[in-house]
Amino acid sequence: MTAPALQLEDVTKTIGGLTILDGVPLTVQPGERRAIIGPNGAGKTTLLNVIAGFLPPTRGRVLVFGRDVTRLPAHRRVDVGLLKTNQQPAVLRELTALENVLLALLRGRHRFFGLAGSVDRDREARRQAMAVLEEWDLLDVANERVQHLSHGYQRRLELAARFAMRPRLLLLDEPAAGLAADEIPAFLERLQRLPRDMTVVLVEHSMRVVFAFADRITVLHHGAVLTEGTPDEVRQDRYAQEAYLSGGTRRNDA
Ligand SMILES: Nc1ncnc2c1ncn2[C@@H]1O[C@H](COP(=O)(O)OP(=O)(O)OP(=O)(O)O)[C@@H](O)[C@H]1O
Repeated sequence: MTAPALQLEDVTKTIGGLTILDGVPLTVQPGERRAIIGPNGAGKTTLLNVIAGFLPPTRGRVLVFGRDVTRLPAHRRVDVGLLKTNQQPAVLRELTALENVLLALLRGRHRFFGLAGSVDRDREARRQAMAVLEEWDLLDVANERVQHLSHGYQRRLELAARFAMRPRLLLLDEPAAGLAADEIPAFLERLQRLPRDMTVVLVEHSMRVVFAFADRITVLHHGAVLTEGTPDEVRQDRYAQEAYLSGGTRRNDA
């Protein structure tokens, strides 16, 4: 049997006596698109940071493709194919869009190293970087410095660069935050085009993105799993409705 892409067992995080995550279980199958939703302060970002290795859990285990990574630091989790995007796009602002993607390619699981000469290697890296930029509709800004790009472009470039690293498990922390309403459909369409051999875990307040993108949804409330199911099941779940979907908490349905 294939191991789940991500498995959390009893993940608990306390900070200064406060329980922020309270025994969270989670199983995400390979290729699945899973959304994690919940009110402000539910613990979603903390959970992603524990999965990515930026925060150690107080208790519990994190397994990625069957491997226990609980004690691995974030940079070592990249080696098992795990990558996370940030709420603020993590791009190098002084570099161009092309240079950002080139760097990502060189850090990712690519095969330039077998190529004979460095000229061939550089040419191949550049060819692949341009292909990634084209795929993400970024060719027109390939040689622009990132600091001159709009937030929407920076967001797309961050995803393109992460994509170029060919993660097997991609964690997206509020990718639609800061996008204008008219940018969301194209952005959603790009997310939907991510290859199915890439498992995606998404934290997002835009219910439009969540319900269109996710195969399954986990609702987090006060650091614990309130409910989990398909988009239809969660939409009809009374507890999810009360805690989040029709409550007075912040949502972004743009
Ligand atoms: N380092 C910390 N020290 C103390 N409390 C923290 C720390 N980090 C997070 N918290 C608290 O833990 C709770 C969960 O925070 P978290 O950012 O994970 O929630 P969230 O669900 O991502 O919220 P949002 O939707 O607003 O981003 C909040 O009450 C927050 O104030």
